[in-house]
Amino acid sequence: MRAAEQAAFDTGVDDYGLMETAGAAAAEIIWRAGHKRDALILCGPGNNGGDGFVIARLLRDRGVAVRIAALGDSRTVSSQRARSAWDGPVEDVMTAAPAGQLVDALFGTGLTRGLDEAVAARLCHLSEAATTSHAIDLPSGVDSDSGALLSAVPHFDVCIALGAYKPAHLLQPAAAYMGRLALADIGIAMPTEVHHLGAPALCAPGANAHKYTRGLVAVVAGEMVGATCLSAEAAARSGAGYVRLIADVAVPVLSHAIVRSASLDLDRAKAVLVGPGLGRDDAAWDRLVAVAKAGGPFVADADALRLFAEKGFGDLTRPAIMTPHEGEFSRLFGDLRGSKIDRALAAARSSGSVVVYKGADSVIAAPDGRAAVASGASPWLSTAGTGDVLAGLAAGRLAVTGDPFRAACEAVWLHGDAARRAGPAFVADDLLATLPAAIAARL
Ligand SMILES: NC(=O)C1=CN([C@@H]2O[C@H](COP(=O)(O)OP(=O)(O)OC[C@H]3O[C@@H](n4cnc5c(N)ncnc54)[C@H](OP(=O)(O)O)[C@@H]3O)[C@@H](O)[C@H]2O)[C@@H](O)CC1
Ligand SMILES: [K+]
Repeated sequence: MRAAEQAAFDTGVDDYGLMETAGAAAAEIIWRAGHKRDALILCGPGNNGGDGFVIARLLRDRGVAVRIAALGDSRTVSSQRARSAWDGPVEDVMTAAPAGQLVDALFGTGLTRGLDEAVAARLCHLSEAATTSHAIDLPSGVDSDSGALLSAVPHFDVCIALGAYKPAHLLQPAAAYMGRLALADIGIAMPTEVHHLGAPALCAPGANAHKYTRGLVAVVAGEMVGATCLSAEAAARSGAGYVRLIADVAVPVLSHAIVRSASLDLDRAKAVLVGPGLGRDDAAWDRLVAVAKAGGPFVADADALRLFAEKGFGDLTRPAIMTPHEGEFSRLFGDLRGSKIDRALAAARSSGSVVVYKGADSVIAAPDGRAAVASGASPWLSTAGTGDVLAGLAAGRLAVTGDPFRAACEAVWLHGDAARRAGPAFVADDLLATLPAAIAARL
């Protein structure tokens, strides 16, 4: 964001002009949500506070009863200019009475440490006392680059991101404190390869499609056939044309359309899934090595990740996609530095695989530096078996598209949408029933 801002200044945009643009965009969003409901705007010492003064002036011009409470003096040239354009009274944050709308313009991207305890408590009190609360750019107290909370932060109804989403808008724990995100366009182009995961555009099979052109997925079973079944069933509902289950024992409860093979038959497979239910003994490692040595694109999840963490990748073909949760990620890649986005990108670069770093904020990272962040996943996904469904979907979409990053993004989106459709308290098996509707919605 700082680089983009500088690029705009280099083309002649002036600091204060940008603040007026940002303030106007934010005021418009607040106006649409609250109309003439009275507002208290909290203004900090930097440019975030300057935005607050602009917002206050513009809302007052529209007839809103606006009060401003500041935290000390304005310290930047632009914020001083915005403050001098406000001819109303300025109250003290610590003593100002609440209003129907609370607008937090205390700190944005310039926050360097947590708020003083008394100021944070005051912010929480004023926010709770308001009917609606808006954070300008970021809730004051969250670290923009990592999403960490540096001091107590209230829950905001809306966070108005200026110009672009920052990591904190999408990463936990900060993202949980923003009920809704609104992106205010301030005319700055963001040169970034990191995006908020958007809904994919999927294609229906062509008129001449057959099961092999639509993609054959081989799913390798192991000790715990239940997990493998969930993956295979998800792959069968992912849009792929054919699912072959590699299992040397009879497997119960399975769609008749899924064909079982007792040997490791990867013939015509466009993607292989290995890991869910694989086991961790020598036989499991042998199966994993055989898949990697076959050289085709494969998705590694669960036990396959555990085995790779224990034994290393050696000179084996790396998975096209890996889907670790937090524990699996740190076992595989150790303690990496930076935000979850930074860590996922470092892992993708070092492994040469697309990494789906799962969680309430899943990050999908490619070795070439692209990344997508999926936030707002259903908290009901935190139940056994949902990872197996995701892995099956990832393998299925890999067989359909042949593109690991695209496949991983599509899989995470469809998984999240299937969960939304399943509602609360579902079991992983229920996602299988909602997947076709999730796919239909993206055709
Ligand atoms: N980028 C863009 O394109 C645009 C950006 N715009 C806006 O600018 C915002 C960034 O502005 P900014 O850089 O002035 O930082 P900001 O968050 O206001 O605070 C910095 C001040 O706070 C202080 N301080 C820090 N932590 C503190 C603490 N815990 N407790 C107490 N004090 C603390 C720190 O001083 P320090 O004490 O650290 O020396 C400094 O004085 C951005 O979020 C957006 O709203 C728009 O106007 C236009 C387009
Ligand atoms: K703020």
